[in-house]
Amino acid sequence: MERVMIKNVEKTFVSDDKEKKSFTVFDDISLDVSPGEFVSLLGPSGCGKSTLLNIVAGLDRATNGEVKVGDTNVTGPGSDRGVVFQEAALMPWLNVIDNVKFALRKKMNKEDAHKEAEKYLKLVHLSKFMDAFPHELSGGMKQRVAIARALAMNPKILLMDEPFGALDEQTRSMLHKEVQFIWEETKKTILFVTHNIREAILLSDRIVLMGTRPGGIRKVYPVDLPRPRTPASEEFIKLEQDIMSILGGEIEKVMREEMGDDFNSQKASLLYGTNRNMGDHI
Ligand SMILES: Nc1ncnc2c1ncn2[C@@H]1O[C@H](COP(=O)(O)OP(=O)(O)OP(=O)(O)O)[C@@H](O)[C@H]1O
Repeated sequence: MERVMIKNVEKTFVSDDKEKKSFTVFDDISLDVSPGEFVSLLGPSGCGKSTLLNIVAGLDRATNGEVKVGDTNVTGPGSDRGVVFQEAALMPWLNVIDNVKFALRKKMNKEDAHKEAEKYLKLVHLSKFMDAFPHELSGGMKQRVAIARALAMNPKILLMDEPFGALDEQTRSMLHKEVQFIWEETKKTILFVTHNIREAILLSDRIVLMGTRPGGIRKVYPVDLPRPRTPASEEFIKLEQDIMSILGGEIEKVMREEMGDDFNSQKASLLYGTNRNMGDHI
């Protein structure tokens, strides 16, 4: 468990060509994530959720500001932070347990690596599939291997970038239960990127709603509902509607700019996709 401190962070991309055009994604983001807290970043496409997560992961550098994990400044990737992306990116020539062990090869001897890999594959309920190869697994199983691989490094922070974004609804729902179980078992601090309001409410202690143009944090919602949460409960629906009232406006802003006149004719279907997965088609 460790705290993440994001202070006055700006990210400006500068194009590689002669023109050197600059584009500021956000110019002043500050956010503290407490040890053991589960925080989701929610916002329209392009608002900079992944950019912020990558900066915390050390995969990208902030233009200004600072990020700390505990007392240590983030200057690059490190084993204190495990990252899970939308695609599991497993090595196809290695079986499940070897994929997890591969991450551990520099950290411990083979025997210990085997034990650790087994332990985490058990935690994600994949004990029976340790010898299977990636092509034999479903999308949900591959993501569980990716989660086990990240956890096996025993990071203090787990950073998850739309880890269930490419999965069908039933698998996603199963993995929501799994990730809650893992979070309760391991007490990791989790920063989680999602498009999906329902997913954010189901899982988070706090939801950070981001917007674009100008990019930044619009509002932070504490989620004080008891777990396990039920989307049918009155409080759940109320929070969902509150968030949607602001997020809907943010998405509309992005789409109006991107689509111009075409936007009005397609507004309803574009804004509200299935299962409140707002604006993920853009
Ligand atoms: N390497 C890069 N160079 C230039 N611009 C970039 C780069 N990476 C991201 N961007 C721009 O920064 C903005 C934020 O992108 P980012 O992927 O962080 O958004 P996001 O909120 O995660 O979006 P999505 O939900 O669609 O994944 C976008 O406008 C994107 O085009």
